[in-house]
Amino acid sequence: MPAMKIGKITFSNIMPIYHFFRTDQFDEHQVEFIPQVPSQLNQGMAEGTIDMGPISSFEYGRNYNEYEVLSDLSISSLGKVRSIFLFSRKPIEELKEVKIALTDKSATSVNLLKVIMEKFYQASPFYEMMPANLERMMAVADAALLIGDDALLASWNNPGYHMYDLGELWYKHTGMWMVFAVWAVRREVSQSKQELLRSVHNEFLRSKKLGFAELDTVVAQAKQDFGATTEFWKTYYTGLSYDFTPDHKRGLEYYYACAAELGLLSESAKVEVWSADSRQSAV
Ligand SMILES: C=C(O[C@@H]1C=C(C(=O)O)C=C[C@H]1O)C(=O)O
Repeated sequence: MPAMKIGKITFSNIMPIYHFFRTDQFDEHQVEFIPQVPSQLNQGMAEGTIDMGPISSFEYGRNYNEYEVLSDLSISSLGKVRSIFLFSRKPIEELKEVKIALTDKSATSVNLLKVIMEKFYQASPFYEMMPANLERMMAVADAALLIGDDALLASWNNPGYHMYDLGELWYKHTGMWMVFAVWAVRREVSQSKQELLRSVHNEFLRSKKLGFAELDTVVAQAKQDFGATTEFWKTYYTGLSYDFTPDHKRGLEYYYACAAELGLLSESAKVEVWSADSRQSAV
């Protein structure tokens, strides 16, 4: 049987979930990680070159008939996310008929920014998707959106732009969770490789539990790979949520409703959760 191809986000945000994942628990060639940025993972899932793993929650919403969500996994925040920032020359209230450069690595955050600008600031800026490079983006736009490690690095070296955390803005205006990524599986895979999927899902949950029980190990690794302080990584990882509770689902479905209202999604998406115990269960 060909390996289950599992996506892996190439940002430090997923380290607590992957650090203790034991690929050697599986028979040879049963599982394979595909490390890519979110927009490429989204594309791989849609094309069938990736079977399961984290994708942008927006992409799940766009294609929810094809996918199920794995229980108890996400990348979310209730308030500050600390790695998704709009950098701007002007205060956000003054960003009306301006151009905003968007990272080409995201799907959730670029659409979240559109929701925030339209619904909360009554603004309709022009958007241009570009490679994630703050200097080049700001050379052609008044504001720029970055996610993941690009946003972390730019926030540490910010040359003086206003910085807006999109998780914080969403929370300020809705009081809800923002779910940026979900672990999705293509339906044909959840049907044809049920047992393997159950084992992979359980391994993710075990790895997540250990990732937080032994957060110091994960933090030391992040510090070694990316720099910054122990304190920063602790705050970052404990400020993110990797769970998927009914409250997360409510926030996500409200985000889908907003996206549909603005025509960013053709319809508001329903979230169907696959779980190892009960196949499909309500959260
Ligand atoms: C917290 C983050 O969440 C993410 C944001 C995503 C998006 O905008 O599409 C997708 C996956 C996650 O990496 C981040 O990238 O910083």
